[in-house]
Amino acid sequence: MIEFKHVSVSFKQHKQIFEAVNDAHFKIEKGEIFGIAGSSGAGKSTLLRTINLLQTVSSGEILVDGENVTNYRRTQLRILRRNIGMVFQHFNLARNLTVYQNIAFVLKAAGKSKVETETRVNELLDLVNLSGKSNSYPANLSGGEKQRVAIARALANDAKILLCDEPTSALDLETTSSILSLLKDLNKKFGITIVIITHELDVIKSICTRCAVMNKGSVVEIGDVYDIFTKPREDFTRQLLSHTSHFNLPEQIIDKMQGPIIRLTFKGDTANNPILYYAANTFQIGFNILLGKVEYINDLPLGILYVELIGETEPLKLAIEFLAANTADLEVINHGL
Ligand SMILES: Nc1ncnc2c1ncn2[C@@H]1O[C@H](COP(=O)(O)OP(=O)(O)OP(=O)(O)O)[C@@H](O)[C@H]1O
Repeated sequence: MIEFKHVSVSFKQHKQIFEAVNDAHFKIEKGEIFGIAGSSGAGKSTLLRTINLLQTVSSGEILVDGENVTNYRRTQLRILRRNIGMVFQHFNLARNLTVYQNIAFVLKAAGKSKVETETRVNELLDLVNLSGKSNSYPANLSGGEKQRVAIARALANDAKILLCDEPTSALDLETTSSILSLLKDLNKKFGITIVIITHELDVIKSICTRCAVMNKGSVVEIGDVYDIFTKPREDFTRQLLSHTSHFNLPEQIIDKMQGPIIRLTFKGDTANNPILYYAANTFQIGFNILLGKVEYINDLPLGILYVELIGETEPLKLAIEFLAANTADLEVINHGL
């Protein structure tokens, strides 16, 4: 378990003190995949780097498995960092070393014998599906392969925690998905705790169980990914989700429609009920679906539909009331009543 206890980090910028992380106070449970989202400069990297003390804290404490590591030095720090692997957006592989040597390097540094090193490197290459690339140099690998090497290296000394700093931001969609499946598999197989910071909310949606949202150094919201994506509590989270979801109706479509336009959100068990059909039948109205999707977050459905309603004013009002009561959320985009 990782625990932030009132953690703040300040930097001196142009003779002024700037607080990059402000009073972070929460826990990441053992074995979970935890995401940290937020806009650029929110303090995500700084907070992540406090876990393995790449970043010292200005105040507060970091506890790993119940032990206060905040003031660790030398030997203790070396052991801590062996247990906490880290991967980065740009992989950080040594260019002059082969895949094998990149991984063997950290094992040798931890005092492993030649035989132990060889066995472990081969085991790791197998794990990340790169057995045939042992003698390749990073320059001859694809982005996804480089990140696989970086993940193998991060786990070489049986790390129990893996910190991922924008691990897929330099990768295309297909490679992103294969790296995320690998991380999910590693979490499942070995119970590794994974902390992942990203500005790509799809990454959080596809592999994290819980997440924190940061804005200007503060953790503004924290909870289950499904809850945060379906019912954000904070305005900042709502804005972040709508700016990055790219799922809005174009203005010119809204202007063109005659009847009221509503945005319906369906979630959980009710997402599969034909509510719109019931409303149309009961209140004798028509509907015109303008935009819609159903996605699955942690295997739970989240549906969003933009619909134009067609009919007389009174039945439309009743239908809107009915839909509001029977869906997770209803927003009237354009009244038209
Ligand atoms: N070593 C440093 N010295 C001074 N300021 C720093 C230092 N490291 C980070 N900062 C500042 O702290 C703030 C938070 O930076 P951080 O990299 O943690 O944000 P982030 O949320 O990870 O953003 P991004 O997604 O753009 O990387 C930024 O304003 C940054 O300029």
